[in-house]
Amino acid sequence: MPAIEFRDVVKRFGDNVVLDGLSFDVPQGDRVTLIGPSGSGKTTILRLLMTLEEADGGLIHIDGDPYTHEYRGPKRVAIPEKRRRVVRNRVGMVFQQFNLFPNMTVLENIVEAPVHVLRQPKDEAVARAEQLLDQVGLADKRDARCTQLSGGQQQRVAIARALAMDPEILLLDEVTSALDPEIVADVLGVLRDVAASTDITMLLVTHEMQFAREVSNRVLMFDHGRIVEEADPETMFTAPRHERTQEFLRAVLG
Ligand SMILES: Nc1ncnc2c1ncn2[C@@H]1O[C@H](COP(=O)(O)OP(=O)(O)OP(=O)(O)O)[C@@H](O)[C@H]1O
Repeated sequence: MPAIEFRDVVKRFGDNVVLDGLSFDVPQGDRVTLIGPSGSGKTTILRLLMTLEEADGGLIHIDGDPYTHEYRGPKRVAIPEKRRRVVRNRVGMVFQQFNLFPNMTVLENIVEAPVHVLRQPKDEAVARAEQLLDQVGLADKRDARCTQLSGGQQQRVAIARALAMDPEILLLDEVTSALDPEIVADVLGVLRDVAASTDITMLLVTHEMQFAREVSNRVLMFDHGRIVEEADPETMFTAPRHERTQEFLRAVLG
């Protein structure tokens, strides 16, 4: 059963049809990179998976469970919020702009959701947070305020925070785009470790083609909300077949 399943998903913003009946599957444990020109719908796909946006048509399934809607006969009906929330807790996301709680310490940021959403005992959540801080190389920043950290450190806290929820699916949206080039490598290194040491299903949007090549096993090239090409990273980045992909990669890779 796929970890993520999109079936004929439609998303519009006003007259702008961003996804026009998009279907694709991500098997459990896969690492899939979404590439494509600006505005092609990559972030919208991740936001639908975080229920930050609502699809106008079609179905999304997580591990076979209907996520936001299901069909009752021919009728597409919303599933109750309570049921949706259970599924949403399996999905974690790291954003380009970190989105940490600025007035909390690093530790408080990480334990917030496990304690308040998953109802984990506080001491258990703290022990796990400390382990994750060690993993992302920030054990000494435990009690710092997030505003005192560099962008790269904040992004590593955001990664630890997402992992603290033990997600089955991790969504990464341009996680290095807001960072200075010299600290991008630290963040990518942490994610490389996560990819190597867990079986979390990952869906990433990135312009870091080298990273995409190292971490993902499949690349989907989008244009106008449609998949124009799908290949393993080696093929996609060295011998793309579709003219639109060739043109896009020439522009991105130079
Ligand atoms: N909240 C919104 N309101 C209106 N239009 C939106 C909204 N979010 C996205 N869009 C539009 O949807 C389209 C797809 O945007 P999306 O951010 O998914 O593209 P993208 O492929 O991730 O682009 P980029 O690489 O620039 O991040 C764009 O035309 C964008 O302007």
